[in-house]
Amino acid sequence: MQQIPGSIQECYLRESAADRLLQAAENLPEGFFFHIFDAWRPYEVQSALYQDFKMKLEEKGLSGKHLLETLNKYVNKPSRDSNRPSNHLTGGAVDLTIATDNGLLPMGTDFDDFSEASKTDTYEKLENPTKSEILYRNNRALLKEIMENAGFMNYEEEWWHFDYGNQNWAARTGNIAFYGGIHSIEQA
Ligand SMILES: C[C@@H](N)C(=O)N[C@H](C)C(=O)O
Ligand SMILES: [Zn+2]
Repeated sequence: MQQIPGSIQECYLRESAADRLLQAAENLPEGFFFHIFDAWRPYEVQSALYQDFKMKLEEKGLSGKHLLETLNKYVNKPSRDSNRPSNHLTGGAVDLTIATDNGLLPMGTDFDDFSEASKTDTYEKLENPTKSEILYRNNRALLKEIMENAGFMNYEEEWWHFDYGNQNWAARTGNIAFYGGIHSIEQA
């Protein structure tokens, strides 16, 4: 993320989301820990990610409705609107995986692989999964279970993305969102 203008090296979350993440980490099996890819994002970074993916889709020949659907599925539209701030602008979204001393657990795709294979339940639906596919399925299920038990909700299109307290979380849990957008760390 360092090459993106406005990006920061530290990962920030709202205090109550961070507390829940700590609780989730404590429930990981012995020898497992979280590897965090991304958490709070400034608007400029969300915009840069959005524009970058849009360009990649255009290069692939996508346009119109199909382009917009694909774009908005994998990168939330940059928004400072207090009624609908982008997920990561709220400090209530985190992108993460599980690791051991040997590295990241295999999940079947890389982080930010914007394809169908990143759908969390991809490996649940296979009739005759291979050994590797069973491993991916179990690793994704472990991440989802640990995070959801701590109060987060997974975004079904991305096995690595979890929300708490924001609009995405509210839409999936039937609760009311209580985190708005944070525009700068100084403001938080
Ligand atoms: C860009 C990707 N890591 C991500 O976080 N996607 C979701 C949908 C988002 O931008 O909120
Ligand atoms: Zn995310």
